[in-house]
Amino acid sequence: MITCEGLVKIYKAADLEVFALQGLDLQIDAGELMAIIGNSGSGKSTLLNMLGGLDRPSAGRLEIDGKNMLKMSERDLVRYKRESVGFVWQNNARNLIPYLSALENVELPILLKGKRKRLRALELLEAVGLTHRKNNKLHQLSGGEQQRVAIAIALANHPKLLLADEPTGSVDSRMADQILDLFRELNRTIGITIVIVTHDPLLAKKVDRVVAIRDGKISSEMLRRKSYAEELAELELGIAQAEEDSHVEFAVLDKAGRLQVPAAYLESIGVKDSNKVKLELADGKIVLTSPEAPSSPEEAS
Ligand SMILES: Nc1ncnc2c1ncn2[C@@H]1O[C@H](COP(=O)(O)OP(=O)(O)OP(=O)(O)O)[C@@H](O)[C@H]1O
Repeated sequence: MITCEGLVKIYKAADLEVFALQGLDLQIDAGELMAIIGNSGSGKSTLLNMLGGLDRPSAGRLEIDGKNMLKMSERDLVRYKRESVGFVWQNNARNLIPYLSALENVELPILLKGKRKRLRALELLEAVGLTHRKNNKLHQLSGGEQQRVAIAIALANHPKLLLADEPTGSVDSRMADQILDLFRELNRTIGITIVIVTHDPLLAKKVDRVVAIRDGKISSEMLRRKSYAEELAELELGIAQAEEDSHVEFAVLDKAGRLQVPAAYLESIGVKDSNKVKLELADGKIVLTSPEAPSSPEEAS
């Protein structure tokens, strides 16, 4: 569904150039529900903006649903934003109208007319579990309920891709769980591809794939050992699993064979201020050690 290859985004501010994405490679399959995590300034929002067609990459390859996003005309880009992608932001309530009801807010962006518009809005409110609150004015809804209205709106025009930037950033952890459950439900029932950008490691633990981004590049990837659904089923049966065992972490290897090793791993083998590590093949494994470390057992003795 989405292919990013060597994706670069450079922001030019006055005489300064900021490399927000520095040759990012990422593949997202249709129907995936995945999260992108990373520190502030790592390039998460920049990537989401590229995926949403809100901004264009400076270089590299970005293909979404068979469309080349670098070459797309302005007209096609507008159509893409309107028809193929839905957005959920952290403070969605800002974009909703407080004195309109939940139903009226959802009706606003729907491209249909009359009765069909009303029916579609009711269908969307049902999909996000808000039928019972449809006639409440927006300001009478909780933060989590307002976020559900926003999700309904994001789905209004049947997008294939839903992009969520810190969707649980301003709600408490119980609401955050409910919103994530809703994403999972929508992903399962309508098969929509969902990409969530978050700081929240707990939220990231609840999806099957988490990609970590550092300095505008993918640094590592965590894949769930079992699907979240399988894990929930096991929890219900009382076969609880240790949290830290839920994902396997992979370092990302690029086409040139370059690998980013987490700083904590390097520090643990005594590599801190050096730009070299010793690389050896031993028993079918690639072993990284500090440059000062002895190379082999013989040398060590
Ligand atoms: N419009 C812009 N003009 C100039 N620089 C920008 C612009 N947008 C982002 N940047 C810079 O690009 C880098 C990546 O920013 P980005 O917002 O993508 O990070 P982020 O990971 O989403 O951070 P946060 O979690 O704080 O939102 C940062 O150094 C940021 O200052």
